[in-house]
Amino acid sequence: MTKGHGTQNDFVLLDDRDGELELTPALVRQLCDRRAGLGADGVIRLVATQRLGEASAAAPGTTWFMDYRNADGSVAQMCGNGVRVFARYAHRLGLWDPATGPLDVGTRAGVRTVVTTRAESGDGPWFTVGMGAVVLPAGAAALASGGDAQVDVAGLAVTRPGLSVDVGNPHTVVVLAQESDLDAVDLTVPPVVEPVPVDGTNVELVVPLGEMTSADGRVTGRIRMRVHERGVGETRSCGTGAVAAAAAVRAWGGPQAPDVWLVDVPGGTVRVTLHADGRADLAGPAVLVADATVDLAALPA
Ligand SMILES: N[C@@H](CCC[C@H](N)C(=O)O)C(=O)O
Repeated sequence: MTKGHGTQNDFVLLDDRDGELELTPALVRQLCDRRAGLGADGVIRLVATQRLGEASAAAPGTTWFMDYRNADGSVAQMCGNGVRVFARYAHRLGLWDPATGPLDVGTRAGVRTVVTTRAESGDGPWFTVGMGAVVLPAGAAALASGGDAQVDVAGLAVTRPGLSVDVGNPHTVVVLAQESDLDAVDLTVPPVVEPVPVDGTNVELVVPLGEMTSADGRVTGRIRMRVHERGVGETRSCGTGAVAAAAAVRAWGGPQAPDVWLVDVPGGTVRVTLHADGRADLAGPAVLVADATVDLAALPA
């Protein structure tokens, strides 16, 4: 296995290019166990798309597929930080050369295209992922009232409105007025979302920090975010969550709001670009920190 992370959203990466590994929910939980296993927010299995069964239909034309599992063993459609780390891993394995062009990664949410890009900070090479369509609830009513859901978050005195955002996987974004509110939140307790999303949801808590204008006149927004991930708990970053948060804050901001957003998370900063056609790009670092061999017999029961 290889251990990697994207803004400290960390993963166990497995090279199963021939599709021989039986990655059961129990094995995922054992690998992700931070005390008796390796420790991670999720497992990323690199597998040849043609070796997959029905999942390969979501990723036509791709050679490699990111099979993503949450730490609790559940399957997730997409992981924005994970795709960047997957690309760096594919490079390390000699399966992708960025000099020859983009990498098309198969995921359960469709094809995600990765290129290397300008870094915003000094945390190694950055990658941009084409994240596909970002889907907000139809109609202005949900936006005017702050959202289409109610979210009860431990540490906050009152229930807050939340906005459902689909980035290939489900998110509910809650905006808070002040950073002290964000600091007060207790995400060891899962937020309660009403109506209850049938497939669960990731919950992002965000505070808009303002906008800045660069010398060439480009405006960039900045937000701070904490996240409670479906199937994991609080993590130090979530790429699809950052995209959902930027899309929600821009929708609340109206037509004058910027298209480019820096999203500060506990594990670093990622950059989200929202396009006029409803698609988004996510840029950020991807780091590989260790290669190891796992003694399966020694993993927790
Ligand atoms: N951390 C990931 C998202 C991983 C999946 C998520 N927990 C879900 O169940 O949808 C990201 O960077 O996007």
